[in-house]
Amino acid sequence: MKLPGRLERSSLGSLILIAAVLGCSAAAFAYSAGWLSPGRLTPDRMIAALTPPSGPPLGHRRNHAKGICFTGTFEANGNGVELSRAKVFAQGRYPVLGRFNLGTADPNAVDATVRVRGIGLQISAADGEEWRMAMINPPFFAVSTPEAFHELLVAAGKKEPEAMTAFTRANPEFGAFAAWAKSAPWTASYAEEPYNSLNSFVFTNAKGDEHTVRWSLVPTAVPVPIAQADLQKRGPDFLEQDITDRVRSAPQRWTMVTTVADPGDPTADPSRAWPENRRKMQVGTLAVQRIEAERDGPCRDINFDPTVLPQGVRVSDDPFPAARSSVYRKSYDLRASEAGAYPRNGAAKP
Ligand code: HEM
Repeated sequence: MKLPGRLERSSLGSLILIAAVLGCSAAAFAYSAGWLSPGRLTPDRMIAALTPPSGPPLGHRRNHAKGICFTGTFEANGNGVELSRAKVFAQGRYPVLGRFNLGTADPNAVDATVRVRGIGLQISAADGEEWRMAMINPPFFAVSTPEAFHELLVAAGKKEPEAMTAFTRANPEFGAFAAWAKSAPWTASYAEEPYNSLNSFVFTNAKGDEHTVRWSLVPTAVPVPIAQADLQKRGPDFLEQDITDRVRSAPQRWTMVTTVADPGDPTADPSRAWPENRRKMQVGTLAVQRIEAERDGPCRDINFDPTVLPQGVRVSDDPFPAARSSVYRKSYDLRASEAGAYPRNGAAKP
């Protein structure tokens, strides 16, 4: 079909413009993926650093590979509306999909050997809008930046002990985390752990007011300290057994508490806790109602990407969520493409 001359010329102009825009976008993607700068931290380099010497956990998450899926509800008490217009803060009950997990790349790890315990969570509003998050039990993160996390993984993977000494000298904030790991009491249950966002996000309410916040899930179950040596006497999967038994007898609950930063608080650095006296607000309760199959249940094909946020919540100046999002996506793509190595309905563990 032949176009009239004027339209043809303007179509050609549009095509050139579209090509230029696409070219710029491709260059921007290439830049953000690190292709144009070999020294840059990329999702591939982060995944390589997470990979144990024995090889990648094919078909599994590249970190927090061992876990157990659940469903439940988030019961909002309505208080959160003051801080954020996210629909799931309006008083009501919202469906939740979640996963308790261990901070390890080994899907067969012995539960008593893994210090960091976590939770992945998705809360859905009635119109399908989703809020995804992934939180852990330490009160602050191990390091200040995604780059330092990469260096930590590299140093921890080296045989020479000097590698960790040099890392700690260059990243002194790691000392506080090492002290937490050594001295914080262990518990025998996912239900007795707090889970903390650590990263900060910005809440916007209906009036447009903005607050930078972090949030935590505080367990209703009373934590019972137990020596790690005693946990080692239990089976390799005692955490899964325990949470399955508890949830079968009654829903397990956590209070969601938001903490608002004061001006000047370190919002971009999750290794620095904010002072205890910051404004806290209880916004609702997580109720875990049903343990679901891990291998072929609803958590298998979800990526608890912390940048999947509802309206009324956005990322802050904290650089972690964007970095995490790119690595989680890479991990998700890998495990989805390796499904054959972790067949659904397989009899073998896990
Ligand atoms: C740059 C820093 C980080 C990197 C590179 C990283 C990497 C990863 C990867 C690759 C996964 C598996 C994703 C998937 O396949 O779905 C994962 C899961 C997870 N991460 Fe991170 N992570 C980082 C920081 C954090 C922080 C700061 C927290 C908590 C505050 C956290 C908590 C979790 C949790 C709870 C999961 C398991 C979620 C699930 O069950 O699917 N991570 N992480």
